[in-house]
Amino acid sequence: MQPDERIFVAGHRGLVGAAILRQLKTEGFKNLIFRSSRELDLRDRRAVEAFFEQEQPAYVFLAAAKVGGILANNRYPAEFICDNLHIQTNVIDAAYRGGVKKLLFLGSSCIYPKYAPQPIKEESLLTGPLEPTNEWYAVAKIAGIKMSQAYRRQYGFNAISLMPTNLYGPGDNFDFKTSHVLPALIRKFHEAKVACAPEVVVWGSGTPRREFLHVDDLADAAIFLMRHYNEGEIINVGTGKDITIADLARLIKEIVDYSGEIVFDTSKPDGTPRKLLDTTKLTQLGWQPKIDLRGGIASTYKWFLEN
Ligand SMILES: NC(=O)C1=CN([C@@H]2O[C@H](COP(=O)(O)OP(=O)(O)OC[C@H]3O[C@@H](n4cnc5c(N)ncnc54)[C@H](OP(=O)(O)O)[C@@H]3O)[C@@H](O)[C@H]2O)C=CC1
Ligand SMILES: C[C@H]1O[C@H](OP(=O)(O)OP(=O)(O)OC[C@H]2O[C@@H](n3cnc4c(=O)[nH]c(N)nc43)[C@H](O)[C@@H]2O)[C@@H](O)[C@@H](O)C1=O
Repeated sequence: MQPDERIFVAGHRGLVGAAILRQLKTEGFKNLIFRSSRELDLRDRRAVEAFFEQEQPAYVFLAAAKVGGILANNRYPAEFICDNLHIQTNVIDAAYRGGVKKLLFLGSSCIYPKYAPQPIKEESLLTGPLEPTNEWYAVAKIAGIKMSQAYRRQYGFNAISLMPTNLYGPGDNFDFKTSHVLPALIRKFHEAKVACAPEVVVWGSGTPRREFLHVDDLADAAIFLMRHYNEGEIINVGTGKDITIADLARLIKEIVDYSGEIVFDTSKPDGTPRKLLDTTKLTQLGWQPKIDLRGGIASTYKWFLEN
């Protein structure tokens, strides 16, 4: 990628898209193209085709998707599968037909089989039943990976697919109904502290384990792989370390400096028991994450307070 080449960041207002845009600007890329969903609904095939004809980007980071936490996925399966199939199908096809040099697609660690051997290797994909709470989203994501691989095989289109672990950071979604666990707990502990509430409710048993990568590390990995990775096989992006939800809650409680109790609402789903990624492939390519979890949560809490 040359500094003056046209780069389209789809989903630039989201957690991942905003981080990729920030990093591209930091690295001196001048020709950045982006549209909000109001300006360009990526579910609208004709609008997407017209956009690619008009803007002719050379590179595409596809970070636009219908995304949510365990409850949102469980509650709105039709929207999660339909929106994501439309968005990714339209963008991948129009990018190929529009002469895009390279496209980066984002899978997710939650699309691996529920009981995949840990840490999860890339070849585990499609080797077992999915986690029921987000299988709709997972099937859409898997279709995006397969479509990227099919366009490489039939047309020689250079599409690559990353498999990020759970992400967090500035610009995250803090809405209780649709967010992921880490931003939800930052907001819960903060609001409980301000309100002097006696307890904070954490969903599930607290026993599931999750791996958390700061979104600025993910953005750095995405640009690194856009530069250096040109294969169709998926590639895991994670930290190689996970933590129980209970320990995450205790860590956030400490960082927010909340002094009340933590209670577990076991009527809420736990989801996948564990999904730690094997990041050997990415490490061998020469990439390492830089942001530790405690520091990353502290800076995210600071961002939350300022926004
Ligand atoms: N968050 C996480 O923990 C993880 C995320 N990922 C993947 O990263 C990608 C981005 O996720 P994340 O940044 O968290 O998601 P966000 O919800 O933060 O951002 C999603 C973005 O997609 C855009 N978007 C949604 N629908 C449309 C549409 N119909 N047309 C155009 N744009 C649309 C939104 O644009 P607007 O704001 O303008 O409406 C929004 O900016 C996804 O592919 C997700 O699967 C993978 C692993 C973990
Ligand atoms: C990121 C990736 O993975 C996502 O799956 P997930 O990791 O299971 O999502 P989650 O962050 O919502 O939950 C993680 C754990 O945390 C517990 N938990 C406790 N208390 C709260 C809480 O207050 N909110 C939430 N959301 N979870 C909570 C919750 O019960 C669960 O055990 C996919 O949805 C999909 O989006 C995807 O791509």
